[in-house]
Amino acid sequence: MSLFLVNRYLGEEEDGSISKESRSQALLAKLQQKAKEKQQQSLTEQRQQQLPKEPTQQQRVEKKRKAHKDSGQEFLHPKKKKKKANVHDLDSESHDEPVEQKKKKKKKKKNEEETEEEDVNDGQNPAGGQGDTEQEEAAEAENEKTAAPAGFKVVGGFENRPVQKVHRVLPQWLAQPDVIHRDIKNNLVPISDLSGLCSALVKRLQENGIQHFFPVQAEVIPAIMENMQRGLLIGRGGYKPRDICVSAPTGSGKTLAFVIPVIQMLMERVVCEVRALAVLPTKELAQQVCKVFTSYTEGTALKVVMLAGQRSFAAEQASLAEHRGDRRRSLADIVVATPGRLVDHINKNSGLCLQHLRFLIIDEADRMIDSMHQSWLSQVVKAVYKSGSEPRAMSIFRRTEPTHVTAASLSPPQMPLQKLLFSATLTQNPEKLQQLGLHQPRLFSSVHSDSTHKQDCFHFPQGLTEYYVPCMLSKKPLLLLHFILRMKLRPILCFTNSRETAHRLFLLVQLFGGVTAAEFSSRLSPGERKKKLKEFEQGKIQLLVSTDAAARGIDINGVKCVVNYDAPQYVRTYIHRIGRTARAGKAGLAFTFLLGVQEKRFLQMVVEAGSPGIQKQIVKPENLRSMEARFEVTLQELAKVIKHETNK
Ligand SMILES: Nc1ncnc2c1ncn2[C@@H]1O[C@H](COP(=O)(O)OP(=O)(O)OP(=O)(O)O)[C@@H](O)[C@H]1O
Repeated sequence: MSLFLVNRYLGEEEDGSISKESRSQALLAKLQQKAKEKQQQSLTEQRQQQLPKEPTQQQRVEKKRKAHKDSGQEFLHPKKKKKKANVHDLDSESHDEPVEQKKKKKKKKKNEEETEEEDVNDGQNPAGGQGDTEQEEAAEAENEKTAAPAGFKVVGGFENRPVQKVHRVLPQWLAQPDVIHRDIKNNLVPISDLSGLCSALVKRLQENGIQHFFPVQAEVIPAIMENMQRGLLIGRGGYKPRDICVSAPTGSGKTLAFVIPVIQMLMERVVCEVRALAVLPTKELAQQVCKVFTSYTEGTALKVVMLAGQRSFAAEQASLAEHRGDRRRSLADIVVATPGRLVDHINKNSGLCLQHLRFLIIDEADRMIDSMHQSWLSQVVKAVYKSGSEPRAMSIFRRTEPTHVTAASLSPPQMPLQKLLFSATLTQNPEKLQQLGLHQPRLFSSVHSDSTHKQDCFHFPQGLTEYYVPCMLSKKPLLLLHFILRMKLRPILCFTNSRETAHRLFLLVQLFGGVTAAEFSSRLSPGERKKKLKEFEQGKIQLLVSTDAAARGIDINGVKCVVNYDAPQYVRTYIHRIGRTARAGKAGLAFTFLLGVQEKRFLQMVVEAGSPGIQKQIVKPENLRSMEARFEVTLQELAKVIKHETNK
């Protein structure tokens, strides 16, 4: 039983005597009739709108006469109509019968019309009738042109017009960056030219073999240090310092561009507190950056701590702070972390205090933005503005999250938090950058992008030469062997799209013999991966088959050649992979194996990304022939090894 009675509309002539079924049928018929009437009405209205102003009677007669006189016109017109009818036949098959009838009627009417016209000549025909027929015809013709499939009514009458492409308009700071020279070799700046660096740091640079700064360093180091004249608390002119974004090619020296100024600015600190935090996407990268920080803080009071899960949580916790009674003492000035481990330490109150944080460095920033769903940044910001245990009035360095600017809010000295972003493929998507909550950002970029510049256009290292090698899937391993054994291109860093492919390829090359190979992927423990990278750098390994685990940021000295065994799917992956060679202004080669179906899309992607030119490298089948017999045997051996591994 229903709770509410819902009254339905059953038509005006509701009659209790009629059965429910027949009533609904009658109602349906009525509605259909109404719909038909409405359709006809709107059709007539549409025709009237489409027709030009009704000509006068005299004009109509004149027009007809002209048509008669015009030789051939009389014969052409029906033909044209017939042609039209033929074309339309396809559609009209689905039209209802009335259409055909209508046409016949029309023809008849036309004949009548022609005879009538003779009469009209006398000027005795009243306005209306025949003019309407003409109008109808014109409307019909027009309708035929834009006819929709049978049974559908064209609404709106829109025409197909080419739509103008909407150009992106970037905010000023993205559209007009401070430009960094891409050519490293010709734009070196002697380290003595940069004022503000203490002698200890200069000495350290020299000891590490650095006599000149690379262009990115020469631009970015002074920009970060320009806030140091008045200490850590206030920036230029007494304002909060601007956040800095750097987009420069792979291997252009971005790491030192933040390591040097941060160390220089913290050098004079009195109390040890965490004042710089560098966040990197992987353990390997965190380790690499930590190593650079440690190297340049040697001989100073500054302490660097890494939170990347290389050590146990307790060990990391112990390295952050020590407690004497109820007093806590920080043991870290600079923390280098991966986002996951960092959030762990914040949430578990492990002793990581970020209330004095002055620099937040986000390396591989575009990748870090993509991992923002982990909300690591909001957790860091929350930890930075967390009020301490000291009573508010006691602490002059208390921090509150910036809100409206009032006299009261400006009075206490606040430690500003400055964000420093670095990437070779920094996104220009303002929506993505928005997530970082940047304060009056300043961009340093090697790509000058005017406001209408294409998205995802990057600069490639200058010493890099790119090739693509058209090949068949079954010949890829042979090609790689040809590169190492015949062309003597080694050491090679070879990328695959999955760890399974990396593993099989490594096994295959090892079974084939003649080359020392290793794999690098998540199949290996962090310790093993570290060892492999070291051996590769030392030249003990000639071929390192890797997944994208080694694609970003990893700085391996002396990689002559990168091979994309599997073509990368995204342009950013391509840029980072090939950027493992041609670093620090050196030369390097990058080869990408392409199957026929991949060629077009890949080449288009690379050109759109701003590649200076990728060349075709053909390896003739006869060059591989001598290795084929051995290769077949190796494949059989590989099958056995893999079967054995699977069974294990
Ligand atoms: N001024 C310099 N003089 C000589 N070598 C330098 C200088 N600056 C950096 N390098 C060297 O250049 C190499 C690349 O530097 P770095 O790793 O900082 O590049 P990057 O721009 O961060 O690259 P990626 O985008 O791939 O991470 C390193 O081996 C580094 O030691």
